[in-house]
Amino acid sequence: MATPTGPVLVMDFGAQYAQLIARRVREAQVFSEVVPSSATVEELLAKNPSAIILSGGPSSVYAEGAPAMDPKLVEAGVPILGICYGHQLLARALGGVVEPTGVREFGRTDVRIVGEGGVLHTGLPDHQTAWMSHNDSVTKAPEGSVVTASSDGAEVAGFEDVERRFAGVQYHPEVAHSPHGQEVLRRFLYEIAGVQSGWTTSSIVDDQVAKVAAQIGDGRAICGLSGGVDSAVAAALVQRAIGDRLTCVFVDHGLLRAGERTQVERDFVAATGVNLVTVDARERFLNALAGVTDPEQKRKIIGREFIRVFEQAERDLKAQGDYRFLVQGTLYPDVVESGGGEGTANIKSHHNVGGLPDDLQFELVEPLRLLFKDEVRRVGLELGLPETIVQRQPFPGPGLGIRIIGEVTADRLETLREADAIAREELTAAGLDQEIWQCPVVLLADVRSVGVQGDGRTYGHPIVLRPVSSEDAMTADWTRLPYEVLERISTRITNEVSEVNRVVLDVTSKPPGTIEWE
Ligand SMILES: Nc1ncnc2c1ncn2[C@@H]1O[C@H](COP(=O)(O)OP(=O)(O)OP(=O)(O)O)[C@@H](O)[C@H]1O
Ligand SMILES: O=c1[nH]c(=O)c2[nH+]cn([C@@H]3O[C@H](COP(=O)(O)O)[C@@H](O)[C@H]3O)c2[nH]1
Ligand SMILES: NC(=O)CC[C@H](N)C(=O)O
Ligand SMILES: [Mg+2]
Repeated sequence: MATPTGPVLVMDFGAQYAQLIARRVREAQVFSEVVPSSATVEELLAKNPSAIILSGGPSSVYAEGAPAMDPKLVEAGVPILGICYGHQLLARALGGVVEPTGVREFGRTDVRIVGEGGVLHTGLPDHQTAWMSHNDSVTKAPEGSVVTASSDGAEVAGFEDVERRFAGVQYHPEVAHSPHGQEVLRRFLYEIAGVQSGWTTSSIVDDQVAKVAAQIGDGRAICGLSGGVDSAVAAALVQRAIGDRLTCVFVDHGLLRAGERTQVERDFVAATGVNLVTVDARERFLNALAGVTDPEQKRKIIGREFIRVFEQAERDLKAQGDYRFLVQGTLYPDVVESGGGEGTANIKSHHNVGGLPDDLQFELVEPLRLLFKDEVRRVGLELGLPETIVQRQPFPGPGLGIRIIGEVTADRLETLREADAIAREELTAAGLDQEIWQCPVVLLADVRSVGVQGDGRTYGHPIVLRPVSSEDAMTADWTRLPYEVLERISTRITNEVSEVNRVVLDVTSKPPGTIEWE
């Protein structure tokens, strides 16, 4: 089944969380994609959007060189919702006024309903908490519109022109700190824009299976399979589209955790029945990483070596046919963090996106590229994958290679693998697996500290525990683990892992820290 309506396009004016808006729209069962603010009106209309949402952004709409909106957009007959910067931009395009009022609002803010509150706010509490982050304000609403909400710093915190299907809000309805935000978004989508719902997990599956079948035709594909959630779901989708013309390739790069290879070769194959080839590439990766300490360099090397291994697998499979396509379980956050959105910063080059070599010969098949993890998990369940696979905690493709701070060597990998196995065993025994999104265990190989063990002096390395809670890995908080569990992990690691004499806990949220240390 095709997507029931054109997408809701989120125009990104440099917002921190444009993708969060798209995700909330999808939660309202409408397909949504982020597009750069530089997209022309023609490019936008070519996607046949059922509505456009203008995101927030760091600039001031009246500043020279600030990202602008083509005035033709408001003549195109497409419903528009402006948020924050987008609200200011839309108000201005329709003849309103935006100024710095000197009253700035950051964080939780009291928003008051004005009059009946219009379509977006009718029936909501007279005073509601909403999350604001602005210096500028709309001081005069556009002609023909009604003001629906107001705050101390934003006289026009909401306006609507229902006839022309335009609305704006100064606050951020997409963040969890705006308790009525999702309701306001739904009302814009259904009551002002009149979009049709129907973007559900089963429609994603049907849609993607059809797309993959069309892309691959009667060709063959290799799928990089790690035993993780994303590649499992990608493989299941592609298998549904092309059957046994799919061969999965699991790369043992020596940067895996204890037990991982058996888990993939035995449990995964038993659960899914995929064709699986394992490649032992431990030496190849270790050699390529020798002497390298820079995280970005490590990521690029690992990304390149993965592809070289897939190329070798393709040559080995030649007898069966031509494997021109490479399936990867790439998700939206991998793309965004690799700097894949226009104007978005490169935070780290995920091996499967920013780490790909320039001479890549395969045509990529990435059916999950626009989805977040929780959406992927729902797709996996819809495809009939077992909970044990779908609910697994994420583990990055570069594996322990980006959890050794310093050069990656065989000995250091062994040390980290032992410490990691202990931490995982204790967290599982304490029943904490579902509560934790993932818990990187990091070896500070370039740091030493003095210890005293068995009445003797030691000069060993610290291990960092980084348990985090998250919804989609875009933001995260450190998990408050019980002290008894931390104590058990610390005691066991320092007793059982010879190079380690100290265990420390990372209590940083994301932002400012990322989940992994490199
Ligand atoms: N050891 C591996 N062998 C083959 N392919 C891999 C391996 N590790 C990662 N990949 C490929 O890189 C992609 C991205 O890795 P990533 O870790 O983000 O996803 P995943 O392992 O499938 O899921 P999860 O995020 O749950 O760990 C995978 O979907 C897979 O295609
Ligand atoms: O397959 C991957 N290849 C990579 O290069 C990579 N880098 C980070 N991660 C995982 O992505 C999520 C976000 O991680 P960060 O907060 O460290 O950016 C977390 O789940 C990380 O484990 C990766 N996964
Ligand atoms: N978060 C935003 O979109 C801010 C918009 C604009 N830069 C302001 O300060 O008002
Ligand atoms: Mg993984």
